[in-house]
Amino acid sequence: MAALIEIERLTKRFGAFTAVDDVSFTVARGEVVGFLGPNGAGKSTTMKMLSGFVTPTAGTARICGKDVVDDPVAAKRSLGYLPEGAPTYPEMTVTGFLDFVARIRGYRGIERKERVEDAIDLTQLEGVRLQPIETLSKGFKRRVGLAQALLHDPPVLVLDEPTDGLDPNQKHEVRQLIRRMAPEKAILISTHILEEVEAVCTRAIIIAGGKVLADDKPSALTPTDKTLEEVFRELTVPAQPEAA
Ligand SMILES: Nc1ncnc2c1ncn2[C@@H]1O[C@H](COP(=O)(O)OP(=O)(O)OP(=O)(O)O)[C@@H](O)[C@H]1O
Repeated sequence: MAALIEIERLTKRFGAFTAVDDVSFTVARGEVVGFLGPNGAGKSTTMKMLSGFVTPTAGTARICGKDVVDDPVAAKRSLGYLPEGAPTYPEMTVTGFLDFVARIRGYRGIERKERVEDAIDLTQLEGVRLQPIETLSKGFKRRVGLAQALLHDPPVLVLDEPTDGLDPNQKHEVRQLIRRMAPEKAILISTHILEEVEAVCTRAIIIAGGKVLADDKPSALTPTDKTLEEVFRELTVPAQPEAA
């Protein structure tokens, strides 16, 4: 099956510093790929390149076959992106913001209304729909971000720490939602929560220092005598120099 996300030798340098170093992987429809790595590993930078917010220094990224640099509008049409942090436009209400996003996505009339309502429904924002975004708790802001990513029902989702700031019940809901959507989409999620990988991901990519260190099914990454946390630490904690 053709991959919906194709990353080939993607590299990002900030001055002399290489944040993402020759990264290649693909994500096919039906896959939920967990993107794991310590702080500063290069996860968000890779996701920002996929979503067109950061220009690659070298290499290519394609969404549904469309190059994110050469054909950004077409690539973005097929992509829902949840950036790290909270949505912008803090003074807008939840409904106002989602309606604005729907308008930018080109929806008009009844379809625009339906898209907004579906997104509110999927992310359970009904109770706060008329509240300005800046007055929401961190978890609700996260869900507004998720709602704008899902609004146009894109085949590809790139979600930067989708459950960050959510309480255990909300985490559960978002994981259920990801699982429900998974068969129809290619989904890349970054997370620091290793049990999340075991709960929702069909594959895990471990990255550190901008380089991919492992890429496999969670079960294949964890031999029977080791947890994913132990494997993660072995791969990403630099070896300590031996005491003299
Ligand atoms: N605009 C920038 N200019 C300079 N350095 C940057 C810039 N953006 C990111 N970096 C650096 O690139 C590296 C990778 O950052 P990135 O945000 O991709 O990591 P991450 O894996 O998402 O980390 P975290 O888990 O903490 O979110 C970090 O060292 C970061 O400081």
